[in-house]
Amino acid sequence: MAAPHKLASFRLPPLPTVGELIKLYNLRAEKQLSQNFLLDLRLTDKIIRQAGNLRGAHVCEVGPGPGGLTRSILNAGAADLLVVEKDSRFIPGLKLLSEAAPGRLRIVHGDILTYRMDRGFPAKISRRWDDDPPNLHIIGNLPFSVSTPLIIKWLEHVANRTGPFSFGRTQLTLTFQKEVAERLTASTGSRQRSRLSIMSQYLCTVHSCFTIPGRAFVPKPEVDVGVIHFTPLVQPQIQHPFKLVEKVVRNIFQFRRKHFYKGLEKLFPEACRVELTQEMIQMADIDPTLRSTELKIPHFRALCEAYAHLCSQDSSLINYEYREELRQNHQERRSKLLDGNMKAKTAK
Ligand SMILES: C[S@@+](CC[C@H](N)C(=O)[O-])C[C@H]1O[C@@H](n2cnc3c(N)ncnc32)[C@H](O)[C@@H]1O
Repeated sequence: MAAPHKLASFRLPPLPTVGELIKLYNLRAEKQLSQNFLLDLRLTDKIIRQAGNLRGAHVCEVGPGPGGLTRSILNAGAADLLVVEKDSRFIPGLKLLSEAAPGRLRIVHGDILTYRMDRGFPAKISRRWDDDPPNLHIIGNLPFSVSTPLIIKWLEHVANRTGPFSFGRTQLTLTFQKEVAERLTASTGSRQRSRLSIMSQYLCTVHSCFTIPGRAFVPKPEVDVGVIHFTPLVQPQIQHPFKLVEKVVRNIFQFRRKHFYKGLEKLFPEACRVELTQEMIQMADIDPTLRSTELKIPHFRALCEAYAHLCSQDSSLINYEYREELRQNHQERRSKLLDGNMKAKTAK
C-alpha cells in the first residue's frame, strides 16, 4: 500500500475508456445485478467530490463494475482503494486499473452484503468515536436491488459501532434511486417521510448532494438517482438498541397516512393492545391524532423510551410480531380448510 506522501503523481496513465472496456470484455449489463453504468468521468468526478478530500485516503467502493467511479477515486488521490464486486466479468478490467495504479487498488470478488469490512483495513486508521471521522470512506453507485437492505445493515453497524464503523465515524457517499434518496432525507411532515428517514436521521447527518438523471446511465434505468452523503452522529438521537428502535419505527409507519397510534397498537398482542397503546402514548406525552409522517425524532425517542419501559415490565413483549401472528393465523386457517376438504372427500 503506497504511503500518501508518495502519491505526488497519482493520476492514472492513459487507459482504454470505460466504454471501450465494456466493448472489449463484452460486458452486457445484467438486470439481476441492477447494473446501470456511469461512463461519463466528469459525472463520476462530481460524485467523488461529494466525499471530500480523498488524497491519501482509504476507500471501499461497492460494486465498481467497469470502473468509472473507481478511476475517479484513484484520480482523486486515494492511497488504498478496496473494491468489492460480485460479477466476475468485471475482474479483468479492474485488474487493468490495478496495474495502472500499482499498490493502490485491491480487488475483492465477493458480495458486499456479507463482506467483513472491519477486516479490510488496518486498525491503525481507527479514530475514537467522538473524534473527527477516520480517513476511510465508503463510496458506491449502489445496485438498486441491494441499496435498502445494505443501508439498513450499515445503519445497524453505525448504532453498534461495528463493521466499517469499528474504525470510527466512517463517512458514506452513495447513490440511491431517487424515491429512496428522498425518503432518506425527508423531513417531518413531508410526503416521503418513512421508516428510512427516521432510521438514517437518528444515527447520521444525512445530506442530499444532487440528482443524476436516469439518462446519464447505460443502460438507462426507469428512474433518476440521488447522491446521498452520511456522517454518523457522535451522539445518536435515540439511545436504545437498534432492533428496538427499528421495531417501533417500522410498526408506526405501517399506516403512514393514519394516526400514528394505529401502527403503534400493532406492537402489542390483541389481549392488551388497547390498554398498552394508551399507556405508551401517555408515557411519551404525544398527541394521538398526529399522523406517522408528522412525528419528529424526539417523538420517536419518547416512544422508544416508553416501549423499552413496557418491555422491561413484560419481557415477552419484545418478541411479539404482529405480522408473524397474522402469518401463523393464516396458516392455521389454511390447514383447517385443507383438513375439512380431505374429510369431505373421504366421506364421499
Ligand atoms: C449500478 S452498477 C454500478 C457500476 C459502476 N460502479 C458504475 O458506476 O458504473 C452496480 C454494480 O454493483 C455490482 N453488484 C451488484 N450486487 C452486488 C453485491 N451484492 N455485492 C457487490 N457488488 C454487487 C454489480 O455487478 C455492478 O457492477
